[in-house]
Amino acid sequence: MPAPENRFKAALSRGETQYGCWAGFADPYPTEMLATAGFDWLVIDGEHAPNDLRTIMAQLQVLEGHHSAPVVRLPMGEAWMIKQVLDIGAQTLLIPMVESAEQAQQISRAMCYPPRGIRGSGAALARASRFSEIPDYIGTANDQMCLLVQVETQAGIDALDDILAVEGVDGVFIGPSDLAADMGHAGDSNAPEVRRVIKDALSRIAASSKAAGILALDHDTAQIYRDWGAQFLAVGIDVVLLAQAARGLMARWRSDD
Ligand SMILES: O=C(O)C(=O)C[C@H](O)[C@@H](O)CO
Repeated sequence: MPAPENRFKAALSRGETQYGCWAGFADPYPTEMLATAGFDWLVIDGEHAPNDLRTIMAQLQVLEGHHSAPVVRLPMGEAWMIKQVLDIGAQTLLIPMVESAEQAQQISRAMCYPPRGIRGSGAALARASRFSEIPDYIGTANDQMCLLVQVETQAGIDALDDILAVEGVDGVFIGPSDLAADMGHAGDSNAPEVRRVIKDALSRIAASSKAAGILALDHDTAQIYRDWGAQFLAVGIDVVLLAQAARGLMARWRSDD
């Protein structure tokens, strides 16, 4: 028996648009609820949400059997962090702040067993191999790994063509907030200069053999990003959805007082 098929990676390679949502509560209960909405992918965010290895694992567990594919975002692309989340069963990783082809290569190598990479061979006791129930796990896991790198600084944009040439990179996600901040427009990813860079980056990625990704919290911007080439498109953040709905509800009742 081989490693489980990574359906998200397969959908990207078929060119299918994948709609996603951020799961930022760092808890399996709301993440399981989000999956019932039918999103194609959900980001289990270890960069800006208070997740640890066990909360990430619990969310991977509740997503099993759902259509929504888990995408685990790590705080950074360190080999030891990558090894740990792959061993608990993550297959798709989103890695922030990638600024060079060398960095992308190192991350890709950390996700693969030798000779392709440097991933440590401890799967016998790991959830990823279903605790050794998958005898061919080590021989087949590399092909199911999906690496999405985040390009979100001017340095990353400058290195984009080199990053796109790296084998093992499946997709490049443009981080609009960080990119805007790095370009001197903190908090304003709609600044014309930032939009120009995002448009150019998304179309260059879409024209390559890799998938282009991005996040937009309003419908119009998400549609524009999709027109510019975004294939894996995050269209919401669960924490923001709840906060907006709760505040709107209360404001409505206050205004009726
Ligand atoms: O720069 C960005 O935009 C991102 O990387 C996505 C954010 O981190 C996301 O958490 C929402 O702010």
